Amino acid sequence: MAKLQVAIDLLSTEAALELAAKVAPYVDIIELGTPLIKQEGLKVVTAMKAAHPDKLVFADMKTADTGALEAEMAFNAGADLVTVMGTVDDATIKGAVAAANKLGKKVVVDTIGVKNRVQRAKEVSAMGVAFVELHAGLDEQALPGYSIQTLINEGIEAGVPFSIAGGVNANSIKDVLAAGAEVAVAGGAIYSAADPAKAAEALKAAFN
Ligand SMILES: O=C(CO)[C@H](O)[C@H](O)COP(=O)(O)O
Repeated sequence: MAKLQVAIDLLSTEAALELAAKVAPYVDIIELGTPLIKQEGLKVVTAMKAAHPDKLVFADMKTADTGALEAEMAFNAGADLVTVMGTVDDATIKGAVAAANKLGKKVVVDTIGVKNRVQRAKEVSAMGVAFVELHAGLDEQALPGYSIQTLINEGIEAGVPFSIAGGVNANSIKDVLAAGAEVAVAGGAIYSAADPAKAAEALKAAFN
């Protein structure tokens, strides 16, 4: 069964915990966004896991070097999943995977900035990552002509376990799931909604 991941791109632990409390009944994975971790440090990961021990906590580390070290730091803080950038040296990804295997946790590769996402998704999947996040970041989404359909098509083509992040919302979630995504990641569609719980509930309803 596919999972719904809420990406919390807010900037304080208090705001993140408040949002998570509202949407937890409808999501499977709680992501602490990169800006949030940079602002608050890994203590936000610890606080979130303590508040929601039944959920998978995803630390969007976007690691670019010292893969084993950064993954271990996040795992020891309470993360179940961490991200490593797909653009970096294979050694960084393999280091993070080794740390994950040692601690019984998982690594996700983020494809922001990857030129050929389909090819890189296949390469990194062979390195033991849990899945590949086919991702257009917030800056890329703001460019003229951006369409999430590109990511959806690439997921189908790649033929490896993938998630999709980059503007998942009520209009696109059915297509994301129909493409076979293991995880649909929604940030702004939930945290910017007037009623985040209702927005998360509506997204989750698409999984039935
Ligand atoms: O990792 C991120 C940005 O780098 C976001 O959390 C991710 O893109 C999901 O948010 P949204 O649904 O608002 O695009």
